[in-house]
Amino acid sequence: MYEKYSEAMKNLTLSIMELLGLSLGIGKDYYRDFFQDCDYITRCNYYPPCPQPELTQGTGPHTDPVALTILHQQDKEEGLEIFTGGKWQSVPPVPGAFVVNIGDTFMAMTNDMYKSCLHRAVVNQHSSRQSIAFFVLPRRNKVIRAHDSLIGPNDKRLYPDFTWSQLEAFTQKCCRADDKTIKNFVQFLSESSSAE
Ligand SMILES: O=C(O)CCC(=O)C(=O)O
Ligand SMILES: [Fe+2]
Repeated sequence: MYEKYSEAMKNLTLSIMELLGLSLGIGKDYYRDFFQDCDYITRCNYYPPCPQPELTQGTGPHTDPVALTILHQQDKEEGLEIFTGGKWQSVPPVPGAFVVNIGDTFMAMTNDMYKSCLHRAVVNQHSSRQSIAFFVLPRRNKVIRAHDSLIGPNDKRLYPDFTWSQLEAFTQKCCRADDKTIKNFVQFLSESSSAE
């Protein structure tokens, strides 16, 4: 069952990569080829009911450090919120639909043309909630670098070249993933390269 789910999600990932490439004007194959050999992590989230939900967080505010997240939410129970328009807004589950989230790594691959999304999960008093997050990661040693055509004549490259291995190590050893992970990571890279 899990194998079947992963296989279907991998195929979906590559189709989404085609759409992202087309939408950015760099062709359908560019990201598809880049992510053809990518890695995946599946996380099953379970949020029990909580007598005082206002005193806790299901999952605290963060952007996903990965390239892309494809999230399945349990039908009926709300919990996922995104920060947009200056406030937290619920993303209610739509039966049969996934939530697709741009992560920090993909944001860097577009030089911020596409932004990673600040989100959190809240809990409630009455019912438990489950979600399945399918995280898409570039192969560990592949260089993350925005395509030349996404850097306009007056634009700067906002990120140094990096690999998923480096970002993963940073999130695991230096800080928890939150809303400042990628900024802190870029700072960390520039400090380590100037110390060399
Ligand atoms: O449970 C949710 O809706 C969100 C989970 C999440 O953000 C994550 O696993 O990274
Ligand atoms: Fe997340």
